Amino acid sequence: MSAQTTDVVPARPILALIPMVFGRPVLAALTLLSGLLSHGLGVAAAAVGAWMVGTAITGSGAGSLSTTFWMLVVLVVAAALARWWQMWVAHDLAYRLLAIMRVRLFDGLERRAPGYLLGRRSGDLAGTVMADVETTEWFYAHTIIDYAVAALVAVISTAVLAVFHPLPALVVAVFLILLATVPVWLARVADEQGRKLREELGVLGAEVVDGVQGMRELVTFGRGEDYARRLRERTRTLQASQLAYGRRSGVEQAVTDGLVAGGFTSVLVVAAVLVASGDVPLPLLPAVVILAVSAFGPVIEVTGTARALGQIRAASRRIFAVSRQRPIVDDGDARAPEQPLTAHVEFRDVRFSYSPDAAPALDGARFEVRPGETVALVGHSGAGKSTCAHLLLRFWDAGAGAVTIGGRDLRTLPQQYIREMVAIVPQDVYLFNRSVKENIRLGRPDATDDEVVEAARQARVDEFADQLPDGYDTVCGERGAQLSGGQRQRIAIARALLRDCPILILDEAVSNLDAENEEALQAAVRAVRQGRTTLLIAHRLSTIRSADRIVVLDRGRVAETGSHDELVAEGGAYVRLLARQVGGMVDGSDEDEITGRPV
Ligand SMILES: Nc1ncnc2c1ncn2[C@@H]1O[C@H](COP(=O)(O)OP(=O)(O)OP(=O)(O)O)[C@@H](O)[C@H]1O
Repeated sequence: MSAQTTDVVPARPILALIPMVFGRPVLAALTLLSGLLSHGLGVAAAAVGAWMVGTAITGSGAGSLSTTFWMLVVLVVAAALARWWQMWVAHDLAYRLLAIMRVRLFDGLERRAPGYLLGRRSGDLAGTVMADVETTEWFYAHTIIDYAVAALVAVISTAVLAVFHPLPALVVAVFLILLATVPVWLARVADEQGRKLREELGVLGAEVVDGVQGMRELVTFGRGEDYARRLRERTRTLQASQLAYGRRSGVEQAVTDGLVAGGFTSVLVVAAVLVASGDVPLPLLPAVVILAVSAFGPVIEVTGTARALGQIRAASRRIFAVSRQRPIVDDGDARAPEQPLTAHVEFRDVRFSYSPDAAPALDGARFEVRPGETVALVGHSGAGKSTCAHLLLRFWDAGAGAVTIGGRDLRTLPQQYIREMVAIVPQDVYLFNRSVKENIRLGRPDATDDEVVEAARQARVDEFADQLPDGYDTVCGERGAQLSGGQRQRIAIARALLRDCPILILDEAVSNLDAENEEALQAAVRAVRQGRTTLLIAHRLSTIRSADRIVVLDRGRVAETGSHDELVAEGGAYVRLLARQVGGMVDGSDEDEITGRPV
């Protein structure tokens, strides 16, 4: 099986956003109620105002004007309060849904990592989790329920208008329908522009993150100006997309304004003609006008947010492209074993490629690591060593053959179970911008301080932690920037010690360390290997020689297996590898030890 994945974006991504609202039924109902109240009270206030004007025109009922005035005051205040309440609950609903969406997205990313993440840019993904999700706030706070309110208020106002006379009601209905269709006319263009705009934003975000992370390299090689030029170009492209979006949005606004003005004028003309012909009594004219305004009001409001639909659609498409991505590895009906498995690892004729059109990274690899044994995996760059580690962690599944632990095919074991069996000390250790102690505790969050300190002592972290400004509470800096490579690896070893898994993958750092760091790291490695089945991706001769057995990988296959002395005696792939690759990493004294001849 390859690592290819498929995007599963719904055909109508905006509609797919709706079900989340049903997860908060009370808040959704309150938003709807507050919207109806706010618009209803507004219409009532306007109707009472219209009645007052009508009464003033005819001069009838002057005695009741003061009561009506106070009624109007109460209605206006109540409408304002209802509006405030509507904004509150609508945003409460929206921000709760946004928070849920972000957590789900992050959970999804975690389940799909690292296979899925390798193919995506972190800045772009961060853009989806933050900015794209934020864009849906328009939808949840200002669109979905507002649409329902606008439709209800428009229908009710038009129906009441029809009671006075059907003609103005018909005019209002025609213009309302035309108004509601404006976003539809330009939907395709809006969609395409929205997609481009969100993508450009994602790319720019990714470029910025890339540049910030690689700032040291940019400065070292004097490429800062190149990077700035690249950003300027990207910004210009984004600006062009924003302008195009703004222009189309402006056209929508102009058409909407035109239709609203046309609608009002037409209603006024029709009402005036009806009053002149005596079909509608003069005192009812203000009420007719007010009802027409009431029907248009909420619709005008939603056409404002409808102009953002292009971006909302594009943002939701990007969100679903992440959240509905099928996991590269699926637990399916995998079950944890009833009895603990022995820590015996086997690669049984494993074939694997990262994508269907890529050459196999493993091409029938066959070897084992017996319980408690340390096997060093060596080979040229690209031979498939890290791929073995990825498959043993079940980041990907073998295409053919099988990787087994205690005789069980990993595909039949839940990923969570495998994570409890296998720990890794990677070459490029990632440290979070938290304290040394917290970074070690990542291995087992419920570990006590004493356990953390004991793991740190065994991994020789104490030797440098004591000299840090705040000891174990010193913050490591982003990616552990304030520590050396060897120190970071020792923290990773402490994590693994704390995790206490029976199987360990140790990916040795390639970089050279000073003698003191090297000695401390080797001591930490010895501590963590103790009693564990260890697969050692080794680069240093001293480490390779410390293994019980050595497996030489060559283009995804096992070329040789044996102890250092056996393989040296054979004089095959291992010796050639040492001569060409490892020899460069060991000091002169080691070179002679290998074969007794110069390498
Ligand atoms: N995520 C990936 N996507 C696609 N191809 C990959 C990926 N990771 C590795 N490969 C390819 O798979 C092959 C084996 O790579 P792998 O990283 O396992 O080699 P390696 O022996 O660990 O090399 P090195 O010592 O340089 O780390 C290489 O051809 C590599 O280009």
